[in-house]
Amino acid sequence: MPIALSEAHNTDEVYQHAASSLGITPKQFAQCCHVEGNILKITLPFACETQHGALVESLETLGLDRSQIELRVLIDAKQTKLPRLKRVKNIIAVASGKGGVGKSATSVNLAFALQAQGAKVGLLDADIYGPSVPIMLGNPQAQPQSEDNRHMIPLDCHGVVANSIGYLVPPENATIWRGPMASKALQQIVNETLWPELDYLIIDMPPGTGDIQLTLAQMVPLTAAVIVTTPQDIALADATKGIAMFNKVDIPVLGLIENMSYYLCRKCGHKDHVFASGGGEKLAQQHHMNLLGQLPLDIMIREHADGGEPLIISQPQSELSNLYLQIAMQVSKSLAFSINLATDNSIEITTV
Ligand SMILES: Nc1ncnc2c1ncn2[C@@H]1O[C@H](COP(=O)(O)OP(=O)(O)OP(=O)(O)O)[C@@H](O)[C@H]1O
Repeated sequence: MPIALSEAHNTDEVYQHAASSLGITPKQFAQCCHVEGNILKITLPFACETQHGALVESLETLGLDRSQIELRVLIDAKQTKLPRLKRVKNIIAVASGKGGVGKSATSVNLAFALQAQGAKVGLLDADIYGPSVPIMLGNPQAQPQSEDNRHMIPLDCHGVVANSIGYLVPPENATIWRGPMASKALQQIVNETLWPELDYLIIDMPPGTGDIQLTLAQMVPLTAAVIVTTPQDIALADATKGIAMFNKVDIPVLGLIENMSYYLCRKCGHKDHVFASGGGEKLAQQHHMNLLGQLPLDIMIREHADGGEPLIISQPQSELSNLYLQIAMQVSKSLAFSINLATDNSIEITTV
């Protein structure tokens, strides 16, 4: 027999207990709740399916019955400087100042991890001179179809929809494009893809902080950016340039993901900081932003990425997948709580 919500506990205690299971403040949790009769209705604004069980359990330990808890997730569209893309609530750019730090592998795994956390996700490979998303998704020969010869239907890969310049032109063609031509191609691919309803569109940005990256940041309605870096000084210096670039165009940076943070020997368990240690944390502190997560240098990440078998799909229970799931939740959470709602939250914008 369910107990009365009001009698059993004061709501402060409920909020405090539940908030800690989600890693948010009681005040943030309180904003997600309202009590209707004897039911606690919770609407979470971020993707965290892996935590739903813990949340319900934490409420049950306080004496609430499962039938008294109504839980749903509703990811809002957040404000952008440019009009939003039709059907796409939020666009998150994954960028790195330096090449080769694992930006594409992180983008792909982040996309699948957000999906596993319950979000609808798309992936756009904007790395025009070195598109690696088709390989990492395991469909390099695929081509987006078109029903009207103008718009492209993105490719579906285990539920994540994707488009890339790599599906459209042979790699040797794109490498000789000059800046304006590359920017135009990117603009086309962003605007002429028929994205379905998405909570997040992840953009794998080209490496660096030159003209093409700046143009992209100015012409695509980005909601926020995430910076991928490795911990050594030379990468951090470039990551700083990346942060500065987004600051310049007023795009909020949600935080840093430190990739290749350490190497853990599978045989003896010894941890080696191949590319130095503590760099990501220091940079995050300097810029007052979150360190969203740290990923090891691990052969499984490379094998799954380069072999076109997304880690979270083929090894969902692995420790590495769990790291990506935690990072995805951090990204989704920090977007939910740090950026204002779009004024047109419920309306769809630019026509395609
Ligand atoms: N944490 C990791 N552990 C092991 N290998 C990794 C890790 N992250 C990425 N890699 C591998 O390192 C290589 C470079 O990664 P990736 O292509 O993602 O880098 P990038 O920053 O996008 O590069 P580019 O500058 O060319 O766009 C790939 O072979 C990838 O599978």
